[in-house]
Amino acid sequence: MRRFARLSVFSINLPSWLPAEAAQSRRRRRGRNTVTKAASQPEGFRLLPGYFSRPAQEELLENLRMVLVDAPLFRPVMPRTGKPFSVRMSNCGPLGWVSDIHGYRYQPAHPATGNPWPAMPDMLVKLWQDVAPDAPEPEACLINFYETSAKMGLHQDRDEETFDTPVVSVSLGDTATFRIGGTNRKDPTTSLRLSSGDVAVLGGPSRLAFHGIDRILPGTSTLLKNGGRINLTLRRVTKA
Ligand SMILES: O=C(O)CCC(=O)C(=O)O
Ligand SMILES: [Fe+2]
Repeated sequence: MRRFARLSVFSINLPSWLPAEAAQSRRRRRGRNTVTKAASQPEGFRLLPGYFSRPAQEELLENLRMVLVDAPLFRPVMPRTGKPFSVRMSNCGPLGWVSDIHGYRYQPAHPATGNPWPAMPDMLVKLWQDVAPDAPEPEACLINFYETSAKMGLHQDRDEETFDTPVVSVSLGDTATFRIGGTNRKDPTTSLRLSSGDVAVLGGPSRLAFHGIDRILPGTSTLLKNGGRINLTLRRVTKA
């Protein structure tokens, strides 16, 4: 009995004697994702856990508060249907991503105020230079704010003119369950957690991988006073 109990604990790590297919159907029956990260993350995807220390996260947040004074969060709507997003957004840098009834696009001004987007904080430019040293400078930083009920459906980032440079993503606040698959919507996906201070890089083949946010885990960070999550995505938009 004791032996059996032990075995069932270790079996989560897919024992080598279990054929791969049997292991997969066990995983399905268990209803949880026990695929190891290394085995199933797409090529070119990098997770840098805890890239920003807590003091650095606080400094970045302070920078973002100033950005949001000039460029307040707005709630975009889906093209055609006009259905509101569950996240609110803003941008900094020369270009900002927007979505409205006419479509998705990058533009140099805030859709409500008409003002140019505020400059990208130096900390973000430095991050880009650190993780994408060969890339031309970033042009857009999309700021997504997730209340705890917000999510983001599976999508590709493909509104840019170039996919040669990575998308660099920063998570702040509550942990999120991030799903990432391949370049076809139907490719298998894997799920991982993005915590406050983590940086994820979608480069190489993973630049066009489908990805999304399934869920925010409330109460997992004390960074944002009222909870929720901020995600920043830095991108090159035009060809250098
Ligand atoms: O919130 C995230 O981690 C992902 C955001 C995202 O995929 C996007 O803004 O395109
Ligand atoms: Fe995305």
